[in-house]
Amino acid sequence: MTEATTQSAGTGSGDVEGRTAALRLTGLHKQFGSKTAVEHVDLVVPQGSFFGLVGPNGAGKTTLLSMAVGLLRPDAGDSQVFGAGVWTDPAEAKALTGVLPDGLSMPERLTGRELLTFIGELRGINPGVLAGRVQELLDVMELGSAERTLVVDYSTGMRKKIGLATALLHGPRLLVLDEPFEAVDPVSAAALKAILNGFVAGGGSVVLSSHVMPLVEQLCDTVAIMARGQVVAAGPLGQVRGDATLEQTFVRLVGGDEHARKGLSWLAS
Ligand SMILES: Nc1ncnc2c1ncn2[C@@H]1O[C@H](COP(=O)(O)OP(=O)(O)OP(=O)(O)O)[C@@H](O)[C@H]1O
Repeated sequence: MTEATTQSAGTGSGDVEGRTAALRLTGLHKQFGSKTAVEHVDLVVPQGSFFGLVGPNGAGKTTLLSMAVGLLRPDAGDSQVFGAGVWTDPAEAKALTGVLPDGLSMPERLTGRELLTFIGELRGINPGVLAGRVQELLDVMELGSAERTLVVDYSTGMRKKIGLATALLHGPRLLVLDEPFEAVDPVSAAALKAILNGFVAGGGSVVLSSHVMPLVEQLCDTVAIMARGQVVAAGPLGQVRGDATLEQTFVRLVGGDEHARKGLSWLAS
């Protein structure tokens, strides 16, 4: 049962409380054999929102986001980016979207600059514009000092940063980021937060998944909690968490594991 359903943010027409939907998921469903990873999920991300998707391991977040951006074909349902169907109008939808997938695979025997230049050329960005953007992104992500390092030799955090840079390169209006802060050090995380806040302040929309509740509370104005393939709560942050913290609300809705709470008896003494 959804506590603060996405219906409250509006579904059906193109507008959400007077704002256009940046991302609209309708009945998205994915089955892996007998496992239902995502069960008929409806979700609306209003334009200009900073949207946090949280849920325990295996809740279906990556599967949902992969279907939302066209990386994984759903068994049923639809995803629209600013009204452009991800499956019916992929060129338009993908031009509007920047994606940081989970387990991003990229051409690895390139330096960061070569990788960004390559992706920019694939995107058809004018070479003069591209060179400037690549330099700015390398500077902002603090990857300039690793100028000679191949992506294959990057640390996990550096891979997140170069992945985010590739997502930003073409100037999307919607960013969909799967665990963007995982393994990123606090200094780099602060830089990433500033970039994302600036992106939203400039009219962009961000959807990110994370396990780190304080981070989601700090950054996001709208949240959805997923469990067992379903959205169990969604809406403005204050509405979803009420008087509690997001973490308390999360644990209450998702339910802890009784075995995990008991701990390991043999380790106690
Ligand atoms: N390709 C696949 N084949 C089979 N099962 C899959 C596949 N991808 C995901 N699953 C299953 O679907 C469920 C949802 O997985 P998913 O990766 O979407 O969860 P998640 O919320 O992103 O988890 P985490 O927070 O641990 O990354 C899990 O039970 C997972 O084992």
